[in-house]
Amino acid sequence: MGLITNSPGRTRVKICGLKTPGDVDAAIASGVDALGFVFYPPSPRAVTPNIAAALISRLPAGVDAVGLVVNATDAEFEAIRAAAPITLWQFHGDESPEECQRLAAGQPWMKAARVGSAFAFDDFSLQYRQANALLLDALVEGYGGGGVPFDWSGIPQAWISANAPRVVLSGGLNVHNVGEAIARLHPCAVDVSSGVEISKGVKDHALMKEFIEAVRAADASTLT
Ligand SMILES: O=C(O)c1ccccc1NCC(=O)[C@H](O)[C@H](O)COP(=O)(O)O
Repeated sequence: MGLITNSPGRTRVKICGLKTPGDVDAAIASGVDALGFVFYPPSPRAVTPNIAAALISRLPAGVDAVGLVVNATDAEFEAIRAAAPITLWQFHGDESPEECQRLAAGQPWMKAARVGSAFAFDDFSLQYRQANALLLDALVEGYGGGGVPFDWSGIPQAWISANAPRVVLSGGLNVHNVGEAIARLHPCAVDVSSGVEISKGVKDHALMKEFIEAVRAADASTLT
């Protein structure tokens, strides 16, 4: 189905930071819509382009391979693109709209917002209006993957009533809070890393399954 397909009533799920074939296979078996591969070397979840290519070869059609970069150079970005069949780019650093558009070169892309207090949501949306989606994440050290939520109450009501077709909610989600997030915010997709892990980069297969079950349960209760 892919991550950005807007289909009201079915919240898409991205699981990020996978490093092993076993974790990839378990996520696919749980019904994930997208898998994120971190190309940011300081992260304990980082993979090389060649490792990512091998992992992506296990994905069935319809599951997005999300390439996550943080202020990558042109050479770094092109090395990823040459090796790994990424279907959706996630710019998680300080990239300008122009840089994102140029690097994506016609492929779909998301811009991550690192939401601190008084974040200017509408300014961000206008600035990155060419993005296929806006991934709302918490403001944490190390750019992302922090395992902590941001204050959802700052998200403009207009984003929510429009069923937020471009909003991917991220940051500290887990089996205990994702249902509330969907009921309150109706994002087109949710994104999780820490909340389904044993340790950074090591996924808990049962937690991945439970997380997706919690999303499906939330979708079912919002339809009734
Ligand atoms: O996951 C990382 O290690 C990471 C490092 C640097 C930039 C971004 C990173 N992850 C981005 C993601 O899309 C995560 O899924 C997102 O930040 C949510 O993470 P978590 O709060 O752990 O669920």
